[in-house]
Amino acid sequence: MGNTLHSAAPNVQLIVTENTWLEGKAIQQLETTARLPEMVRVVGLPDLHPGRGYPVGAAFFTQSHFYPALIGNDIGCGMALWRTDLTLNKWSLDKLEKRLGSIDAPLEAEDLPDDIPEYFCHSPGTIGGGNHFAELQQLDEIYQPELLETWQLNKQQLLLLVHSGSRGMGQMILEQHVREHGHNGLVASSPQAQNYLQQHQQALDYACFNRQLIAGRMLKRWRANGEHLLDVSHNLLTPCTIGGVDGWLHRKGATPADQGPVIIPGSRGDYSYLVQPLPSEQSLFSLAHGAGRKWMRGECKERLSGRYNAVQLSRTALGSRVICLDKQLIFQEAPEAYKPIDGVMEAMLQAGLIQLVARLKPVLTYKTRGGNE
Ligand SMILES: Nc1nc2c(ncn2[C@@H]2O[C@H](COP(=O)(O)O)[C@@H](O)[C@H]2O)c(=O)[nH]1
Ligand SMILES: [Mn+2]
Repeated sequence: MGNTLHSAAPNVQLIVTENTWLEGKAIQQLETTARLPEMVRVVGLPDLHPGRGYPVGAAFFTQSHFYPALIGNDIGCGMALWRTDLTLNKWSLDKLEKRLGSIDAPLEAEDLPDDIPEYFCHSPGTIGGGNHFAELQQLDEIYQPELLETWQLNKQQLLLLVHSGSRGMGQMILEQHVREHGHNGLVASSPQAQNYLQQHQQALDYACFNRQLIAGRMLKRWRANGEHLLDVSHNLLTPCTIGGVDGWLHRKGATPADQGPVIIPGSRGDYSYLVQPLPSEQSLFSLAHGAGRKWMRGECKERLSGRYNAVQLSRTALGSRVICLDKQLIFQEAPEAYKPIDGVMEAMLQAGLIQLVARLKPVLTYKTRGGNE
């Protein structure tokens, strides 16, 4: 692994190249977090960026204690991918957009299976705000055909990528934890820790189920079929052994490298990559979960409004289309607000953490039909 850097703190490593865009604030947050009691090792991935108190794009390994506040409020947020039988030969972007309509309103009880747990009830079938999205994508470059043959993928068929989390459920769990314990960690063997782990598992299950609801309702609108290919969460806590030590692996915007193929998205105007992880203890069995933000939400409109209006932002340089009637959000989520994905991939390739399988390009990105000045 030729490409990791130790930061000023001995237990902090960064997976970067000399070209990786890293904000000082993110490194500061990483080093502060590395000083928490019982923290053994911390890894900053190439999509590292500042978060609310703790950085995003990082993995943290602790012994005997764990920190729910580090996982944050969107427990179980992740990426799920479907092969569809939609093709651009038969479907124009206009038709795809029109048939989809709005999927902003939660599904009604009669649209949900009867036998689901009662906690599967937080705005079911909705994506949520911020950088959550659902996107049709198309295979653009193939590097390793074997996996694509197994999945029966070809360049004609569109893929559906859904990025969403546990909606209000994760927020509720985090708020309860902070009310009772502040940002302190929990002793892993304590009843309080067991209670958190149970709630955390419910949130992981709900987030995964909700991604299926989202894909299901979209495919239904297009009268299309979908084959589920993968579902990988990037905000989660797992028991893990690192260097012979049993402990707890916190992933905050970090994609597991030990669960098979994963997708690493760029932005609505950049490529996404399907990759085969090469699991490595050195990276705490984790990969970047995206490109990572470059600009703060609050600065995007000011930086971009002289160059583009909201209508122009609904088309991208890759020829794709964006459904986002929220005029603040469409600026906040502009491709320019994110790091270029190729630099992120390069850092992981140089570190020997991934093999590229395919490059995908966006076709139609759904954010919201809700208007907001
Ligand atoms: N293909 C797309 N990728 C996107 C879009 N919006 C954001 N992103 C990428 O996803 C990650 C998710 O970050 P998270 O911290 O919210 O989990 C982000 O870093 C971007 O790289 C999009 O519309 N399409
Ligand atoms: Mn996420």
